[in-house]
Amino acid sequence: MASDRLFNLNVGVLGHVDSGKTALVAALSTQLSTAALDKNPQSKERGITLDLGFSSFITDKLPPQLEPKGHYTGLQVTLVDCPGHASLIRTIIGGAQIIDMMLMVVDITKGIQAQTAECIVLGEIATHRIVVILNKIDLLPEAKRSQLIAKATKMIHATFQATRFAGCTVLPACAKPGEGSEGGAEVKGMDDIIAAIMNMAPNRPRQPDGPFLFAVDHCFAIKGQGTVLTGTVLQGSAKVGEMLELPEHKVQKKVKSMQMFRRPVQSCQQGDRVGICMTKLAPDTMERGLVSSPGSVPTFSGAIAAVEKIRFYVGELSSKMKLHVTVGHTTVMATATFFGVPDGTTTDPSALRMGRLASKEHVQDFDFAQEYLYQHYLYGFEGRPHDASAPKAGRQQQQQQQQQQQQIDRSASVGDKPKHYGPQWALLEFSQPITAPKDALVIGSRLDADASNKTCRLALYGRVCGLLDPSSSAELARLKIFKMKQRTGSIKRPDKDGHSAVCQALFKKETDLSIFVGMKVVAGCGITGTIQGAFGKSGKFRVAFSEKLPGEMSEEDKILILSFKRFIYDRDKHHMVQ
Ligand SMILES: Nc1nc2c(ncn2[C@@H]2O[C@H](COP(=O)(O)OP(=O)(O)OP(=O)(O)O)[C@@H](O)[C@H]2O)c(=O)[nH]1
Ligand SMILES: [Mg+2]
Repeated sequence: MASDRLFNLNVGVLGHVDSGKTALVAALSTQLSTAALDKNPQSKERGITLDLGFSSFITDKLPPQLEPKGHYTGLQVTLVDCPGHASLIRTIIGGAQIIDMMLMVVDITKGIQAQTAECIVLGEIATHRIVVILNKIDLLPEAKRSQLIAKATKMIHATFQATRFAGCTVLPACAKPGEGSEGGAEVKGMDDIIAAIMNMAPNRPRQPDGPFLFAVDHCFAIKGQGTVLTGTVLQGSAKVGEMLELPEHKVQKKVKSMQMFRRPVQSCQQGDRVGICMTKLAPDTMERGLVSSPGSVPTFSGAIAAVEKIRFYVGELSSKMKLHVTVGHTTVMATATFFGVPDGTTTDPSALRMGRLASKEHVQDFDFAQEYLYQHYLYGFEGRPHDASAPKAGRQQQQQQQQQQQQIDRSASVGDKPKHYGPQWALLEFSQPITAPKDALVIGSRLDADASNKTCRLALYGRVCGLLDPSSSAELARLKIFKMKQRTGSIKRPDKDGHSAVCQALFKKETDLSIFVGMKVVAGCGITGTIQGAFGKSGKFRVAFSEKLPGEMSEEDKILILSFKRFIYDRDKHHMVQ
């Protein structure tokens, strides 16, 4: 391992618009990239950050947890300055996917604002390392400053209690004294912030295994050299002279040279920020995108993702809903169909931990052999209500269902513990093909929602765990997703021995009854029977009952309930309920 290398740490700087993110990045950085600190003319004109800005500072002090391994000679902190403006959420989501940790900037005079909530959600998905910066303390009256800082800190801890970041570090700061500053204001808090970043650095050297995956955030030409792609290595490693692929463009290019920290290097690995120079590549080929080991990043128009509803999202997420789905730096429209495990809930407490699906180890490859229950909705932590698609059961089944639900409620939500649900998935049908790793993180949002209203627009997140082509019915038929169907008929004429009967009103005369032979029916009097086959051509059929029918039967006793699974992507396939 080259010992002259710096450990690169990507620190996202997120927060509500105007909370002071760029000012903080300026106060911390020593090295600025081309687009840093709102250099973009439009940013200057509008006075807001429009795109991700990259800058960095280097310390020769290594965080103690990285010390003895001799891998690194210092730490480079790359600050990813994200926009705050609500309309730029796609860029913020893209930025959130390349960070190791996060500085959440809050304007202490304003407290938690709408985009702060969305940034908390992104933080929960992207990382478990966060420091909250209470900025603009210079605007507080000096006499009450420490008391107001203590109050604001308490409020932050109370808000974060329900999130993955309960008990996180909260630091006061003044990134850029401005008009309205109270007495002798100067930049404050930077050393504490750097110390907090140091002791939150991951405690292990980077893992260079797996196919190479590089998230490009800028692309520019250098005369006489070639085209340079700067970005973050998300996975694996690469070296000079190697052939790499631009999967969105299906082209392969050789790595001519590499630079890190403005110095030539021969290789790079997961976590590094690096500039990769390729020849014969037009600089306008891409602004944002991926570079990978050849053939390792697929293009697909449909995917199965293990998903979770985002707890701050208010409102229903119903199947067939169209969502903006962000994968890496790409956001496209997708239609979502939700489904889950048939028995509905789990008492596994880890199901409660927000953000668990963000780590790959919690997401297994999708099992196409399993049967799954269609869901009208994606359920959140409020627990799984009776799924509207589960048809009204007969009296006996209703009792069974109630007992089962009570048992679930008893086990799953004792006291104020929220009920939790079993794993859930979404079939995502993209409006246009996307190119992304087959285990990519996905974030679904309702970006059509009015950006100015105060609700969180991030609706769900999760990880891709299976690919399929939704335009092919054969591919869709691999998905064993069923709806519980129920039909109600009646006993028309019991046979003399009372063990079988001619029955009616369950099927239309043109129904192919052979699919239903052998299926179970339950009579209103509680006796079960098995469908034997058609009786005549008018839709009547014969049933053999497990025991003798009572001599006298009320109309209710004669009711027949047939429950079965109808597989939504395999129209002519039905299954009897076990
Ligand atoms: N008084 C005071 N003003 C500050 C401080 N930090 C930033 N500002 C001012 O707040 C305004 C917004 O600062 P920015 O750094 O652009 O805020 P931002 O969060 O990057 O804004 P967006 O990127 O557009 O979301 C500017 O006028 C800054 O000068 C501070 O610590 N004290
Ligand atoms: Mg900014």
